[in-house]
Amino acid sequence: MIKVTNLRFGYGERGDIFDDFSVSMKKGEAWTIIGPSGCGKTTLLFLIAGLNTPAGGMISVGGQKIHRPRPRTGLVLQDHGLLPWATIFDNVRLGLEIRHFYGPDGKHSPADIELDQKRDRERVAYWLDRLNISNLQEMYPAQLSRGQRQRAAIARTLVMEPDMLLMDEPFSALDAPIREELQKVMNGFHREEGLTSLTVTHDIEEAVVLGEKILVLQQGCNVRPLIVDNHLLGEIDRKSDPEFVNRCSELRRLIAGAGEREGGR
Ligand SMILES: Nc1ncnc2c1ncn2[C@@H]1O[C@H](COP(=O)(O)OP(=O)(O)OP(=O)(O)O)[C@@H](O)[C@H]1O
Repeated sequence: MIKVTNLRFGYGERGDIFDDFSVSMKKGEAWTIIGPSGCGKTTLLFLIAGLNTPAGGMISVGGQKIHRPRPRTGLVLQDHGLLPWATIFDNVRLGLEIRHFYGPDGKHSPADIELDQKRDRERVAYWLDRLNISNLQEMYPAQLSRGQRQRAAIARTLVMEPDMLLMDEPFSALDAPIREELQKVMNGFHREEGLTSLTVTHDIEEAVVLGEKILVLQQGCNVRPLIVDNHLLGEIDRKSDPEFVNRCSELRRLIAGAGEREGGR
């Protein structure tokens, strides 16, 4: 589904963050990315989203080379990005409205979608219900808690029926119980919808709960990907089991090691 091949990327004179870096993610897999601050997690996510352009190598999604954002990629960021003057219902419907504006041009919207206002309203209602915020649909973002706003942001992305979901620190601003609840919601979507997902997180436990594959990036220049296979995906209620605790310790060691290797290769 996602193929990063011999990627090279850096910001100006600060040196490359990725060089000859390759990684493949299969359709339906849930991945998380962790690593020391500034190692390039968001940069990689934005490259896959088509918001950054590789200096070398190639990124493809579903067999198509990425050189701009693709309409079937869903992106959830930390700061919600809701329109303050629009109700939650209208915020969640926003992307569908934009699709109506452009039509199925294959650029802003998938070329094969059918535009149907009635169906759109049903889909908005469906996702508001799935995220448990139907009762808030006539309210404005400022009237909601952070967790509720983040649910609205997730609903707004899922209503577009993405085939791939990219999330950058989606729950980091939330209190632990709400974060865990939303992690469960995301595990449910992964199980039921077979959604391919890639989540950047600082939170080691979250990386274990949301990723069946965990990509550990390093400070300096990333050349070879360090990937941890993780069968504890979704095991949010086993956080105190020795196996879960050991997996977190292993990841902490890898991140510390990754930090020490500053300078790359
Ligand atoms: N637009 C930009 N222009 C110049 N440098 C940038 C830009 N965006 C990021 N960087 C630099 O690139 C490096 C990687 O940044 P990135 O945001 O990808 O790291 P990160 O691993 O997501 O960090 P954090 O965990 O702190 O969010 C950092 O050194 C950062 O300062």
